[in-house]
Parts: sequence; structure tokens; C-alpha cells
Amino acid sequence: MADSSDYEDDNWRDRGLGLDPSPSLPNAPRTYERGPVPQQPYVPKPPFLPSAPPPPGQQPYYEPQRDEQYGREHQEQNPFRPQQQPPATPPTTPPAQGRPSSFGPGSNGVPARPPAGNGTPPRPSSNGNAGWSGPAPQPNPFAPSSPPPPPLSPPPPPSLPSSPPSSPSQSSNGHSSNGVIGNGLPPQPPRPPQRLQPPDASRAQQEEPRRRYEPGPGPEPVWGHERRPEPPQQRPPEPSRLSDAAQAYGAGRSQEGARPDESRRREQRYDPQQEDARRRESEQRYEAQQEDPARREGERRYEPQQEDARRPESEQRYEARQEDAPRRESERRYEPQQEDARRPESEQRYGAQADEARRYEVAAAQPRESERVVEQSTQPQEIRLRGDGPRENGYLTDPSAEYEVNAPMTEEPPGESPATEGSRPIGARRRADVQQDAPSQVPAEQVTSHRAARRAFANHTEPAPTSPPQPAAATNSTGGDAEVSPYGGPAAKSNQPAETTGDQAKRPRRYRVHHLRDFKNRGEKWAMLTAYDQYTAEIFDQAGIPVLLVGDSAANNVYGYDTTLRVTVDELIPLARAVANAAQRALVVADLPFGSYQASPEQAFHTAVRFMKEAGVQAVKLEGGRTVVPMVEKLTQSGIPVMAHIGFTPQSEHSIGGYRVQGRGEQAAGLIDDAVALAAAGAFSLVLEMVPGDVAAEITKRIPIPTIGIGAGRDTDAQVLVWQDMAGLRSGTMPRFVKQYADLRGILTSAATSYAAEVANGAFPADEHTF
Ligand SMILES: Nc1nc(=O)c2c([nH]1)NC[C@@H]1CN(c3ccc(C(=O)N[C@@H](CCC(=O)O)C(=O)O)cc3)CN21
Ligand SMILES: CC(C)C(=O)C(=O)O
Ligand SMILES: [Mg+2]
Repeated sequence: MADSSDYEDDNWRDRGLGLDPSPSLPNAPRTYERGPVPQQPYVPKPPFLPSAPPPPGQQPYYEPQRDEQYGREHQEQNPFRPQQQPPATPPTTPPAQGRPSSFGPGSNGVPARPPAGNGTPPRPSSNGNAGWSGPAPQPNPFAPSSPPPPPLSPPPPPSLPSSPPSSPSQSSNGHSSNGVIGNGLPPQPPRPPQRLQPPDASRAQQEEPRRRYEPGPGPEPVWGHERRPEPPQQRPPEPSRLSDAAQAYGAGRSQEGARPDESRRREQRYDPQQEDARRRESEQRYEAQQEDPARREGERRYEPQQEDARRPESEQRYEARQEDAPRRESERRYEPQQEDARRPESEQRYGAQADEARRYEVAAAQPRESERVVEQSTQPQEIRLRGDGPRENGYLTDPSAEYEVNAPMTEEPPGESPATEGSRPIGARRRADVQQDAPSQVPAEQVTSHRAARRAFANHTEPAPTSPPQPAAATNSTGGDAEVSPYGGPAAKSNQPAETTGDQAKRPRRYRVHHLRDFKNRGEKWAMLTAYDQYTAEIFDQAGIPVLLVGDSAANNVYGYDTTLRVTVDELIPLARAVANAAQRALVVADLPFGSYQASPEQAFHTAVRFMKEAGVQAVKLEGGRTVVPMVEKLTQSGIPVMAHIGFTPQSEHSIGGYRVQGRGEQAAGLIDDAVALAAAGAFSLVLEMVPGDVAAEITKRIPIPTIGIGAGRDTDAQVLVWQDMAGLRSGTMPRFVKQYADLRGILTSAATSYAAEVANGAFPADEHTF
């Protein structure tokens, strides 16, 4: 029986459950991560990581020394860590041996690059051989020399552990919370017992659990999982204990076939013939578009001189992979509403975007003679976005102080003169200044610039009703949920498309936490994407993505760091501001960076307030299980919605010991406990990263808040992917859970190559580009 002492004395941390007792970084400073926290002033002690960056200009960031710092073995586990390149390897040479990946060449699903001479210059690096999109994609930077390490525990059994979570040896996995438990590190200070909610159901029956986010009728415990709108006879019995849960889970599985819509979906997923047909249909439509003579004048303007409708090699490669390569099981599982999301179709629906893509593709098939000339210019540049500059780390210098002390805000009216800008903190500028560039803030009468006009056009050609599968949920709870600020101000949004017909009318003005809860209640799945800038935010927002995450994955997808641990609050806030400003409907969530919330609930509060004030996000996300329950409580009680994140928590990769699936075998119980505790603490949703599918399914049933899976199977309430993975912008080895829906990298490479070639051969600029 897990009583509150399980949490008060932190016994649960010490139940080593098959964890590597000596994960990486035994000597790493832990000041930010686990300091003797709450009462002590927060004093940054840089360098906070084992390898402080070198002074500017001294040595390359990814110097070999980092091998020594982290160890070769660890580095090999990190698919995001830019590695030293074999200098002799030519850029177009695929890796001889790579970690098995569905996106690498060879046996992993990506056909080798076709020979040159088909109109598209060779890509500097093919899938499967490059690292993050950050610094210097070089030949084969990620070809590991050994296969990934075996998982900590054997593959998950067909059913969940049968022991109740009250068993001390199983009620926690020891590190599912944040990956730093049970590894020999000093325990954290005890937490106030009254704040913690035991996850076991027996206690739930004795006490009225918190139901902050519990929707729907019925006096169910907060960890009840009767949330999905399934026929009552199909519901498994309410599991009050884990053993029951396992039983119920099994029952739920066996009844899957009884759910006609579900089984139909799965049949479709696994029907290659149907898929082929859909693909060909899509391609035909796409080809028809290529011939479409009805192009807008404004687009002709950008048309290259030498029209060549041949699609670039990049697309052929992309499609070839989709068609020919043996697709992995995981890809099939994650197939969205099948071909709906395939590019040609979506291009058709998004007319303007399709034409734009075509322009690029036509351009990509341009001058071949000059390829050799521009080859050099298309080589990956050594762009080191990683800051060598001052490293303030973005942490509050004094989290015990009031926010206003740390970052004073001057709430000045929008019309204020910019003359005072320099003297104010970034946050003080707020939207008054930024909104001019934010599509959501530009009134129609101000649409005078080319960009603004395009925005207005795009708004009028918003996604057709059939795409992508929009959660219709928002409707009921929002019906006429016109999100007009009662306080006036930027909520005018006069360029926002009118809520007219189709799904547009079903979408709320702004997705809010309760809409996500409604989705879950109705069994409607939805997608979250990361976004780090204005345009992606705008695009995803208009595509109907209800939640955008400004992830700390910006570390490796924007800043070029090797892990998310490096990104700071000060680095993330500007990105979050751009996204929040650009997103009209989406709920914008920002990750709290590593070190910015673990110290204490107060620290978490101050950091979250910064994101709310300075970036304008509507919610924050933080990683960890029961260890962060006090932080979640503090934030939610302060009016800050919190998205929790358990399973593989990248900020704890060094403690976890690499990129590993979490919650296998006996760890499952602890993970479930974490999920239940976080829901009880008030989190509005829960990310499950790299969690076995059956465990994620069980958690999804158990808690009333939406679960968002990434590498957690199909049974979570929602999915999330890093957008550069989803759209094929970055190269390199992809995690298994990634599916690429486009080849942006190929498109951009072609565009840049063609541009450079035309500049080189004098084709650009032409007369029409000249004033
Ligand atoms: N571009 C990008 N995509 C992501 O999914 C992502 C980021 N960046 N940055 C932050 C975290 C880190 N994440 C990661 C990183 C690596 C693996 C990975 O290598 N997984 C392997 C091994 C799994 C195993 O050992 O079982 C895989 O094949 O999925 C997974 C998640 C997810 N996040
Ligand atoms: C992968 C998602 C969930 C994330 O945390 C991030 O992008 O930072
Ligand atoms: Mg993150």
C-alpha cells in the first residue's frame, strides 16, 4: 500500500529498478539540477555543464574533447550530437555503416541517391548521415560505429506488471520522474506531504481527489480512465489497482476488433494496395497542377526563365522512399489518416502553397552546366549559431525576487515611441512593438506590404474542410467561442478569416486547455508540432494544429547545440515570442529549459512567468514525474497551465544514460504513478516520450488529461513531433518514432542551388527583377 510516506520520504526513488547505477556524468555539477533548493537563493554557478564552452574564436564547439567529457559510448548513443566527420568522406557518399534507421540509406528505407545528371545537384548530405540541423552538416556526421546500446530492460511483456503500484519495489521506476532518481545522487529535500497525491486507487476511494481537470459526469477518481467515448460494454473494468489495470488493458486490447472504426482505420493502414492507389491518384493530381495554366500573375513573376516541369530529384527520392522502400512497422503505425497528409494532396488543397512549391521545383530543375560551379556554394556552411558570447544562461539571477525586479515591465500603450526601446528589457516591448510583424495582429487596413498581402491571401485560402483531420471538438464547447478580448487590444485580429463554413466554423478562435479536454472526451486525436519561428507557427496554425510547442529542442534544431540541456531561458523566450505572436488559434506552449524550474516551485514560477509575460505563451511544459509535482502545483495554482512530460525526458539524458525507452517492464508501474500524480497535481496534459505503446495506452486510460505521445504508440490522445523531423528539413539519423511527411531539405537544397546557379550564369536577376 502506497501511503503518503512513499512521497514524503522519497523512498520510491531508491527502488532501483534495473537502472544503470552509474549513468553518465558522475562528476557533473548538479547545482542547477538538484541543489538544496527551495529556501536558498538561486545563484548560478557557471560553468554549469561539465564542458564549458571555449571562449569565442578559440576552438570549434564540437571539439574532440567532448568525447572525453561524455565518453565515447555516450556519444554514440546520442543521435543529435554532431560528430567529427571523416574528412576524407566526400559529401555525397552515404555512410558505409549507420545505425539502423528508416531514413538512412541502404536497408533502412531510403534509397541511395540516384546518380547525378537528373537535373538536381547532389545533396550535400543524404538522410542518415547528418546530425542536427545545427552546426555544419558534414558528411556522415552521425554514422555511429556501433549499434545502439541494448535497452536497460528486456522488451516489455505482453501485459503490464501485475503487482499493484503500492509495492515499494514497483511503485516507481526510480527515474521515470526525471531520470535522476536512484542513480546514487543525493535525494531532494522532502516535499510537503499534503501536496502530493498518492496514485494508488485505494486511497483515491478514501479521499476526494483533486479534479481540477476532470471533465465529464460522474464521481470518478481523478485517475479513472473512463474517458473515452466507447460503448459501455466495451469498456474494461475500472482498474483500481495495477493488476486490475493490466487485466483491463488486456481486455481492452482483445476488444479492439469490436470497434469498427478503429479496425477500419487499421485495415487501411496496412493495405498497401489502397495506399498505392491513393498515392498514384495524388501524383496525378500533382502532375495536373504542374500543367495548370491558370497561374497567378504574381507567381509568374517568380517563374524561372527556363521552364522545366520535371520534378526535382529530391522529390523523386522522397516519393521513391514512400513507395519502394520497405516501410517500417512504426511508420505504418503512425500513418496519419492515411494519404490525407501526403504532400501532393495537401498541395492541391493549399493552392497557393502548392504553386509556390512548384516554383521551387521548377527552379530546381534548372541549369545543369553550372552545377559544378555552384557545387561549392551548396556545401554545408559552417554556421555556428551556438553562442560563443556571454553565457548568462537565461536563469533568473534571483528567483526569490519578484518578477518585476528581475525583468521590469513597462506596460506602455501600443503607440509608444520606439525611442525608449533600448532602455527597456525585452519583455517590456511586448506585443505593442512586435505585433506589426505578427500576422495575427495586422489589421486588414494595414495589409499593404507584399508579405502582409500574401498573408491575407493565405488566410482566405485556408485549408479546405477535409484537411487535415481537424478535431471538431472545439465546436461544441466553443460554439461561437469568439475569442475577443474583453479588454480590447490586439484581439481585434481583423485579418482573421471569418468563421464561415466547414471546419473553419468548427475551430475555436483560440484553442484552450478545455478544448483539449473535450478532444479526449470525444476520442478525437490531435497533433502537436514544435515551432520556433514566425512562419512555421503561422503555417502550422493555419493548418489546424491546435497546439504548438516551443520546445527546448530548439537547442538542437535552432541553435545547433548537441543536447537540449544547453538552451537557456533567454534563448528560448524570443523564439516563444515569435511563435506566440504568429499563432492565431493554436495554444502555444513553451518548454521550461533545463535548470530553470527544478530548483524549487518558486523558481519554476518565476521562469514560467517570464515566458507568459515576455513571450506571451499560454502554457508551459516541464519534464519530470513525481519530483516536479510541487512545481506543477505551484504553477497551476498560479494560473499557469502546465503540460507535463515523462518517459524519456531529454533534459535528463545524462542521468538516464542515453536515449532510451522508458517504462519497460517493471518501470511501467512507476511511470503510471508519475502520470497519475501529475494529473492530480493539475497538469492539463502529459507528454509521453519513448514509452512502450501498451504502457502509454494504459496511462491514457488512467488519467483524465490528454496524453501526447512521441514514440509512445498510437493509443495516446495526441501525437507530437519536432517539425524539422516531420517535414524532412533536418538530415541524419531519425529516431524510430519519426515519420517524414515531406523533404524540405531537398526542396531547399534545390532552391538554393538553382538560385546560386542563376546568379552565377547571369539568369538572375532578369529584367523583370530590375527596377
Ligand atoms: N529533432 C529532434 N527530434 C526530437 O524528437 C527531439 C529533439 N530534436 N530534441 C529533443 C528531444 C530528444 N529526443 C530524442 C532523441 C533521440 C532519440 C533516439 O535516438 N531514439 C532512438 C533510440 C531509442 C532506443 O534506444 O530505444 C530511436 O531509434 O528512436 C529519441 C528521442 C526527442 N527530441
Ligand atoms: C519532443 C517534444 C515533446 C519536446 O519536448 C521538445 O521538442 O522540446
Ligand atoms: Mg522538450
